[in-house]
Amino acid sequence: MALLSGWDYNMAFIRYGDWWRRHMRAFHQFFNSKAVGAFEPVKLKTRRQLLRNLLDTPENFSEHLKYSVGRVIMDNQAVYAIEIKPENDQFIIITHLTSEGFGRTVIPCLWLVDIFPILKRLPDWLPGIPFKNFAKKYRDLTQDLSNIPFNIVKNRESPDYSFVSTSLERLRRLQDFQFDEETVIKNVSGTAYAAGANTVRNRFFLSVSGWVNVVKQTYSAALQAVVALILYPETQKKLQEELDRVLGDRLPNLEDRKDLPYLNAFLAEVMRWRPPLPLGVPHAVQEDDVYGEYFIPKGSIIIADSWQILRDEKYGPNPEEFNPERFFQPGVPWPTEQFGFGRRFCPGRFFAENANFLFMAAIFKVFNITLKKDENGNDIPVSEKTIESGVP
Ligand code: HEM
Repeated sequence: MALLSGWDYNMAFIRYGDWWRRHMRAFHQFFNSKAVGAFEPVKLKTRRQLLRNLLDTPENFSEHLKYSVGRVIMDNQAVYAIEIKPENDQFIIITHLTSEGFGRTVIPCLWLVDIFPILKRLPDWLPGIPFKNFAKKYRDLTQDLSNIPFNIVKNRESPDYSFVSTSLERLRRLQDFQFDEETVIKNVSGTAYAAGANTVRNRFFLSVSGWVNVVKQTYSAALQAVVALILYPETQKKLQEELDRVLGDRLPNLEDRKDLPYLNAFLAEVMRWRPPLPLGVPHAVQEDDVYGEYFIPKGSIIIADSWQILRDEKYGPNPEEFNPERFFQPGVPWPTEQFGFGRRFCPGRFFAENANFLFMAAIFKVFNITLKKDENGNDIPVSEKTIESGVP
C-alpha cells in the first residue's frame, strides 16, 4: 500500500540490498550521532519561536510543535535551506496532508492488497475498490512532498549549506559517479523530511478530552509527554525541581542532557509507555527461515509487536503505569524497541531524541501544564486511553 500511495522513495519501504545501502550511507553522513550536533543552532532558534507561540496561543500546542520540527528539517544548514512562513506554509501543509495518509498506510494488515499483492493488478476504473481510491488520493501529494523542495534547491543559482545543496555540489565535482546518485540524494532528503514531520504528527488516531484535544487525530512523543504530565502531576513537580536546580534561570542546551537524569528517564518512559509506532514497520522475509520451532516461509509478513515488548518484565513491574523511576532500578535497561530492530533500526533516532530533549525540556522549564477548564471553571478530564487504533 505504501508503494501504491507514492512512498517508493521512503527508505523504510526500500527492500534490503545495494540500493537501500546506498541510501543508508548517505543518510548516516548527515544524521549520525555526531553529525546531528550541527542541527543544534537551528533547533535553538526554532525553540525560541516555539516558546513565544506557546505563550500566545497555548491551545494550539500541537500545531506549534508540528511547525517547529518541520522548520528544523527545512531550514538553513539542514535538509533543504528553505525558509518556512510563520503560518499556512505550503511545505508544512503538505506534510500534514500526507502524514494522514501515511498513518493509515503503515497500519499492518489494514489493506487487503498488502496480504494479496495480486490485487494491485485490478484495473483503476473498477468502482468501489477502497485501496485504489486511497492510493489515488495520496500518490501525487506524497510525490510532491519530495519533488517540490528538492527541485527548488537544485535550481538555485548558488549553493547553500543544506544537505541537498552540498550533496549535489559534491556530485557535480566528481568525475565518476553512478548515474542515479541524484535520485539517492532526493530520496534521502524526502525520507528525512517525511520522517521528521511524521515524528510529530501521530500515525494513529486519538481521542482525548481536555486541552490536548484541540487538534484531534494528532499525537506525538511530545503530545504523549503532555498527557503523562496531566495524568501523573507529581512527575511535573519532579521535572521542574530538577530543571530549576541544574539550570537556574537559563534554558537547557544539549550539553545539559547528561546532568538531567530525571528528564532523560521521563523522555525514555514516554517512548516506552506510548511508542509512536506501536507495531513498528511491517517487514517480509526474503528467504525461508527457522526461528525456534517455527518455520517461516519466504515472503511472510513479520510484524514486531513493540507495544508488548516495551511491556516486558525486564522493564520492571506494572508496565501500564507511567513511572520514569523504573529506569533507576538496578538492571532495568533503557528502552530501544520503539525505534525498531536489527539492521532496519531507526537511523533518525539521534535527531529525534535531541529535538525532543531541546523542545520538551524548555517547555517544562517555562510552562506549567494543567487541564483545560470548562465554562464553569472545572477541569476537563483527560482519558488515559489516548490511542484508539494501531495498538494490539
Ligand atoms: C520519536 C521519533 C521516531 C521514532 C519512534 C521512530 C521509529 C522508527 C521505527 C520503529 C522504524 C522502523 C524500524 C524497523 O523497521 O525495525 C523507523 C525507521 C526509520 N526512521 Fe525513524 N523514528 C523516529 C524519528 C525519525 C526521524 C526524525 C527520522 C529522520 C530524520 C527517522 C528516519 C527513519 C528512517 C530513514 C527509517 C527507515 C530505516 C530503514 O530503511 O531501515 N526517524 N523509525
